[in-house]
Amino acid sequence: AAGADVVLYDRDAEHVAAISADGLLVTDPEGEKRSHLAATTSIDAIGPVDVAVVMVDSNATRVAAGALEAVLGPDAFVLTMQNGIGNVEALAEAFGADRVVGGSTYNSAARQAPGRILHSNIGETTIGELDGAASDRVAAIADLFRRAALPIVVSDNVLGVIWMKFVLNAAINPVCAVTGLRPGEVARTEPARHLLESLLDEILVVVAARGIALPSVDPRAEILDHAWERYNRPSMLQHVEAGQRTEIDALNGALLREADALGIACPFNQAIVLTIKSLEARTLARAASPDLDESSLEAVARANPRPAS
Ligand SMILES: NC(=O)C1=CN([C@@H]2O[C@H](COP(=O)(O)OP(=O)(O)OC[C@H]3O[C@@H](n4cnc5c(N)ncnc54)[C@H](OP(=O)(O)O)[C@@H]3O)[C@@H](O)[C@H]2O)C=CC1
Ligand SMILES: CC(C)(CO)C(=O)C(=O)O
Repeated sequence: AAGADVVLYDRDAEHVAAISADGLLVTDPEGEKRSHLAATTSIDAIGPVDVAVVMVDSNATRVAAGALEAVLGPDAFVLTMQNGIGNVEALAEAFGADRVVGGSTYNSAARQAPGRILHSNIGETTIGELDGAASDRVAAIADLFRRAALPIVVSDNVLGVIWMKFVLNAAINPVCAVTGLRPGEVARTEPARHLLESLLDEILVVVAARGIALPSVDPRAEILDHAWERYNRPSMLQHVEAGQRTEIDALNGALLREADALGIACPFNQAIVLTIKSLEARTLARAASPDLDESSLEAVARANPRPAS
């Protein structure tokens, strides 16, 4: 609808086959829309492109950057609207900072079936040059979004916008993931709210020490208001419930790396990272031995004494 040539790349062959056969069916609060777009599992079949929008899981950003190298045209750039910290940095390392445009989005979407996407919340998207300058290429992408009826803002502080969403995701998502509570329930459940506020306060100390200008006069209140008002299933809760790897390394894991460099202790964030990583390990352990045989495992354990720690 926006008049651009778009090619979708996904490594899921079933999803790509469904899109190629019947188009991509997107259901949003306004209804259903089927778009007939080119889709492929073979990145070599694409390109050269003017813009590559990177929206893989943040654990895969470096791998995706490696694959994209051959696809970018001479003046091409990459746009990321992924959650977390480290995606812009990984892409800038791969392509040079001048070939990266940053962004963040409050749209929510999930794949329902091959070729079918539920766009559950139409939220605002923000993009901008990393150095805050105005540019024709960012204006052109913003124009494309608007022509496709997606709300978008161009910011001169896109890194602050990315960090603001990072703070929100790092404070709320892991609490929902470990408790199974929705954000609004966390906000109204004293121990869970205490955990959320403790994570948030540590995060805000690191953000301030890092000198990040968050685009909010009161980020603490804004994030607590967000939790109070929302009953969605944050992505980390969805990932834990589906037995998938989470984005903890780009959220509270990234926070710990920043805190470490600044010499700031973040015990609540450290504990939540260990907890989420333990839940991820549980998924792998249960996949390896779905029928856990307690007595034979204990016999093997007794026969192999615990290594000295
Ligand atoms: N969904 C949402 O509502 C929102 C998501 N975001 C952010 O956008 C990003 C994507 O989110 P979402 O789509 O929900 O995440 P999903 O986990 O649903 O999808 C991630 C995609 O990345 C693919 N992928 C993973 N590893 C690789 C790889 N090595 N090479 C190629 N593709 C790979 C996955 O493929 P496979 O399935 O085969 O593993 C999958 O198609 C994340 O950073 C997320 O935080 C931001 C705002 C909202
Ligand atoms: C939907 C939203 C904004 C917050 O819950 C999100 O980014 C996520 O779930 O990771």
